[in-house]
Amino acid sequence: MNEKEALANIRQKIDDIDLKIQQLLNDRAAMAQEVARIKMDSGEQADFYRPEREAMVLRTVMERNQGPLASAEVARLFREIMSACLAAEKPLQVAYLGPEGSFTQAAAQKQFGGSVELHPMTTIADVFHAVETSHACYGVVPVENSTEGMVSHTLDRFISSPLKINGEVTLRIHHYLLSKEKNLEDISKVYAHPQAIAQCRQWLMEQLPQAELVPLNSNSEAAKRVAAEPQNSAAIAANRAADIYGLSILARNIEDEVDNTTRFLVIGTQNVGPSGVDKTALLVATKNKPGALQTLLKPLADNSISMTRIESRPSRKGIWEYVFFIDIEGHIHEPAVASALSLLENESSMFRILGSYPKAVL
Ligand SMILES: O=C(O)C(=O)C[C@]1(C(=O)O)C=C[C@@H](O)C=C1
Repeated sequence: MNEKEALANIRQKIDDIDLKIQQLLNDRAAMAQEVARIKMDSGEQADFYRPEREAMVLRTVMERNQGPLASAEVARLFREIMSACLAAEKPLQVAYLGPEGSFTQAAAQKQFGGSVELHPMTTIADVFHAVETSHACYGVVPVENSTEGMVSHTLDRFISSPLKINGEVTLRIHHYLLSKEKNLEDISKVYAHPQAIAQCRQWLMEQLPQAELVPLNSNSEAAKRVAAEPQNSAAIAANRAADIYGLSILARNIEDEVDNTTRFLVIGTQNVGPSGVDKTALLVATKNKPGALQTLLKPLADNSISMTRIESRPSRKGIWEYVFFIDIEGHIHEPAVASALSLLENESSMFRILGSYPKAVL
């Protein structure tokens, strides 16, 4: 067989496989529509999006993968298949902290795939508002960065919002210096979100010690500003922003930490079921007496429940001076978690479960 015949032969096999994949994808979508019918018949509010089920499917896909495709690649494909199947059940609107090109948009795409309608919002409060008023089914907001710590706007908004946490997304963050200029020496001003400036501080000090650092609401706004200015300015932003705003990349990966990760939350109105590997977020206030926090946390240790984070914030309500955001491992439906939380509730002056949700898979 010559090369031409060998290629034609294999391509015929690929065509046959594609035909089967396509038939199977449509069979799968028809099953998802069947699931949707059952959900609608169950009355109440039908939750079409099931983050716990999606997490289980993705984990299974990765565990059983034998290659040659990498597990992360196969999971990404299944992420898109489920996104398309969900859209065949019901198109979803997801609000995110914009503008277009923001890291939060990338996080929303990572979590929901390409078949949802994404709506950029100007502020974190606007994202909450869009979901609270049912203009969006879900929202995506940043909550913590591995170098800069908590995003306090997001935590504070939970104090007054009835919304729950329905999922988490983690994203490796790389910062780029974007400009119309071709040389670093020509940069006298750098625009960026304050967190991005903080994450690149060392690099900026070494490479652009003379440049004025100008904080803006978002890195995308910074890129937009640079695109509108005639010369000498640069923006710290994601590489996507270079295409969106027609800028060139002056420097790559300028973040000081090699493992710069941002964690985002999916906010919604749903009570998410257990996926097997879950987290639970709590909002509590302690009684005003000595050792109160220690007493409050004791049931967690007694039940061998890991606390992955605790943050205190001023309550702004006057009744409690401080509230605590506590993340633990496990789901409220797990008996050990349920019994620890009921003891913890007895010890607190305010107690709210912000949500149990699957740990990020991708
Ligand atoms: O299992 C479900 O509940 C479905 O709706 C099906 C499906 C899927 O495609 O596998 C689609 C959307 C949900 O978010 C979870 C899973």
